[in-house]
Amino acid sequence: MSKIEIRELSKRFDKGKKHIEALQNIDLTVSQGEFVCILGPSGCGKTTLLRILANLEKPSKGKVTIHSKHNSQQPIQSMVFQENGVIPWLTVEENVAFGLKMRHTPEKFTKKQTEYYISKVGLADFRKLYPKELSGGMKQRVSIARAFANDPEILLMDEPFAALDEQNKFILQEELLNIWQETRKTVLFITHSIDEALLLSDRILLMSAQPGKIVKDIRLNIPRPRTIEQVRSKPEITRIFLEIWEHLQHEVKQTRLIKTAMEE
Ligand SMILES: Nc1ncnc2c1ncn2[C@@H]1O[C@H](COP(=O)(O)OP(=O)(O)OP(=O)(O)O)[C@@H](O)[C@H]1O
Repeated sequence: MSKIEIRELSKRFDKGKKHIEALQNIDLTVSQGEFVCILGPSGCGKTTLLRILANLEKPSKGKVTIHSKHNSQQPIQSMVFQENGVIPWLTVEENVAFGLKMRHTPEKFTKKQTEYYISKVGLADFRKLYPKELSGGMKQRVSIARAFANDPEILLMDEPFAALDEQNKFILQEELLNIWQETRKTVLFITHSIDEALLLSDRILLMSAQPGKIVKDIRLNIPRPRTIEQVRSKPEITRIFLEIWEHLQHEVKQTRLIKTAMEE
């Protein structure tokens, strides 16, 4: 069953006489429950694509459909950002409950859902703390707990672990996978890390340099649960790693050429 359908999507930003062709003719179908990672050089339009799916930006051309359940009371999407996704004046539990409260879900349900996801991300003892009292990793845990507690149709994650140290990153990746395996949400996840994409996803979409197009769609048939050791050592995974690495090298060079040409 398809959850997201994108047809001939293009996005152009106009700035006076100049314009930026951020996305060009994106065609994509994502199935219900798929975990999809998007990789591509800086500026290729990854965030723009997510923002269009989150309805924060309008396409210049084309159509985006998110198939939601009939008469669903669920929100369509929740977004997790790289940083600053938590509300500073709310405690951990108030942050996690925020989306549910905005939707006026019954108090009992809000409490149960909030408690459940707070403990899932290991923050049970920190529920009364404010963001300024939390580490970067803890703040990202709050964002993840809030996104899942909100029970959206799809989850949009924009480099959620990019600002974390390696140890924290591994722990949060594992926690995310645990929750995802339980909920089977459809996830679109932007990353710059090939390892992260190989560890998390069912499918990796590679984007070209600007204007952003999807140039490769790699389906991973690697059994789960996966470990970083497997990702780093299995020959079939190393082959995919190299394929992605070569593609990114090429596209990053293209990006540099475009930049130089624009500056001249
Ligand atoms: N609101 C906007 N107005 C004008 N240009 C924009 C706007 N948003 C994005 N852009 C431009 O669109 C292009 C794509 O940006 P986007 O942030 O989607 O790229 P990205 O692939 O997410 O980059 P990165 O990996 O560096 O986060 C960039 O050239 C950017 O400058």
